[in-house]
Amino acid sequence: SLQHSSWSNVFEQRKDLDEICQNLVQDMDAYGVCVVDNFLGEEKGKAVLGEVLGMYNTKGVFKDGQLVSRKGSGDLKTIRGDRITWINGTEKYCNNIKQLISQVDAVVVRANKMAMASSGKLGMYNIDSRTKAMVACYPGLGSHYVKHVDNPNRDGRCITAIYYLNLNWNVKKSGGLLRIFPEGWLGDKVADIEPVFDRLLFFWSDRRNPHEVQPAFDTRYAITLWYFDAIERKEARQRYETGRHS
Ligand SMILES: Cc1cc(NC(=O)CCC(=O)O)nc(C)c1Br
Ligand SMILES: [Fe+3]
Repeated sequence: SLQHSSWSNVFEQRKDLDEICQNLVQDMDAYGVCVVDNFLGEEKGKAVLGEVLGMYNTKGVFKDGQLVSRKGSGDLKTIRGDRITWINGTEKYCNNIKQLISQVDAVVVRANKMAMASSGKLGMYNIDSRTKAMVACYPGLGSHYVKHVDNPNRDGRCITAIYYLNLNWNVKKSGGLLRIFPEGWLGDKVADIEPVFDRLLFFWSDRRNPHEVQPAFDTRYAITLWYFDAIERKEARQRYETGRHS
C-alpha cells in the first residue's frame, strides 16, 4: 500500500543518510576533506539551480564581487571576483534551496553525534549552529578567489560545506577548480575539487585547509554553509565583546 512504500522510502533515505555520515566522519579523520557526489539527485539539484539562476537574474539580489586585479597582457586588468548574496532559505522562491540546507544540516548534525560516539575528530566539536547560506557566482572572464583560510583566527567556524551547481562543468575548458592545500598531506599533494553539479564538499574551516579558486571562464555557482562549534563560537563572542580583537 502507499503507506508501506513511503516507509521503505524513509528507511532508504535513512540508509543513505547513515552512509553519507559514516563517510564524512571517516574522511574528516583521514583527510580533513570529504566529497559527496549526487547529493540531491538530478531533479532536486536542478530545482536548486533554477532558484539560484532566478535570484541571479533578479536585479539587485547579488552584490557585486570585490575587484581583483589580474596580470593582463602586461597591464593590470581589474575584474570582478565572486558575486554573493546571503539567504536563510525562507525567502520567496527559495524552497528548494531551503530543502538543500536542511539536508546538509541533517548530515552535519548526525555525523557530529556519530563522531562523538566513535571519538572521531569531528566528535571534538559540538556543532550547534551555522551561518546563513552564502550563494556565490563567479561571473567567468577569469574571475577567481585568492588562496586563503576561511577561519584563521578561531571565529567559531569548524566546517565549511559547499554545494556546487554547475551542469556539465569541464575544468579544462572552464577552469574554476577549487584547489585545497591540506596541512599535513605528504609532499606537495593538493586536493583538486571540480565544482561539478550536485557535488557537496566538506572541509575543516581553519588553517588546516588553505584553498583557492582558479580563474573561471564560465559562470560558476556554489552555495556555502559554515558550521559553528559551540565553545569556539562562545569564546569568539566573548573576545569580541571585551574588545580584545585585532
Ligand atoms: C566570501 C568568501 C568566499 C569563499 N569562497 C571560497 O573559498 C570558494 C570556494 C569555492 O567556491 O569553491 N571563502 C571565504 C573565506 C569567503 Br569570506
Ligand atoms: Fe573559502
